[in-house]
Amino acid sequence: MQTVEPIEKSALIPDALRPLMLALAEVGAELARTIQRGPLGGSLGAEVGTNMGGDGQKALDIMADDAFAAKLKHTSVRWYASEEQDEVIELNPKGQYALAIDPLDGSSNIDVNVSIGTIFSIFDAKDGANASVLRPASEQLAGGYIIYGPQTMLVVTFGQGTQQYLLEPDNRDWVLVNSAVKVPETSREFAINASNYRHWPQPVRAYIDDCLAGEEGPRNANFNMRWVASLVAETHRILTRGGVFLYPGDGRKGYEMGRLRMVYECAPIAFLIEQAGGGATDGHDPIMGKTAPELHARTPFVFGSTDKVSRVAAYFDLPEQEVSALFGNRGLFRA
Ligand SMILES: O=P(O)(O)OC[C@H]1O[C@](O)(COP(=O)(O)O)[C@@H](O)[C@@H]1O
Ligand SMILES: [Mg+2]
Ligand SMILES: [Mg+2]
Repeated sequence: MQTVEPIEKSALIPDALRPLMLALAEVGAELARTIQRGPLGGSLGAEVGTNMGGDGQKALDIMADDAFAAKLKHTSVRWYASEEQDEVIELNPKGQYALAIDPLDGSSNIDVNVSIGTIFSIFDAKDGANASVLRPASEQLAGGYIIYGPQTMLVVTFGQGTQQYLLEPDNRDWVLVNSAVKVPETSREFAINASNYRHWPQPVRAYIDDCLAGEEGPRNANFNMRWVASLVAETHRILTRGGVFLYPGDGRKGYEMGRLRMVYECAPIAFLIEQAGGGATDGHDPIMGKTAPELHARTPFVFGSTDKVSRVAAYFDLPEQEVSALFGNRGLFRA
């Protein structure tokens, strides 16, 4: 559905959250301009340190974190839980919301001019910093992302469907362009970092093997593969043309629970994907029913068209020896 309405007037944003959403959108628009100016491989993409999650930090990771924290201090955000901060910090002691954020997602793509983004999640604030964000993903008030790509877009849910706003390049206004995004069911595309094949658990290998076998395999169909290495870009593609994304736990040290973080990556993406009619699990259980044990905790993540996400879960539900047997006889999945 194509409508054009300025974000300030959008009836789809709850009034109580509007100032906070406008603040996020304003910082997003400023960041989009900073990114467009570059230099991407120079001062923006330079390595500057390591965060709590053990990831290298680029200059733009820190700039984005500083920009969001500085702006949100003047809003109703009490607790600010960022990928780039060791702990949840208090911004406005009188604020009634908690905001979890991945200020810059897809850092490895900064220098190569590939889409990157910001992911955010909003809860109502509790008295405790951690208690405000370490809670079931289903308690989120909002989940969304801003993508800095050929177009800058804001995609968000408040629990009543998923909406898309475009940053108009001429007048720099955010306008509503899709009030009810729906994940298409028909795509034959999967996204996974295939360089980790040898480390994957057997159900993931079996699932991908069956996709790769194409028309000659148990799926009787050819599949295409994409891996951008920016979660926001993979999400945007899946919202646009369907498919499935997998970042499973694997055998590498530190990757037992995959790579993606529950609080500020998986929970908000799961929320907006479900609100767009898709599915999101940790392989078997819905992400929306899960609670992170600590701020930077990781979780395996599978999301996309519901039939594909359910199919992955079916591979995980089989006893290990039966998944292994499938390598010899895939008849079970011919249906
Ligand atoms: O390099 P890998 O292992 O394929 O991981 C790619 C994933 O890592 C991420 O870049 C992690 O996010 P950050 O850039 O915010 O750390 C995701 O956007 C992406 O899906
Ligand atoms: Mg990220
Ligand atoms: Mg990040």
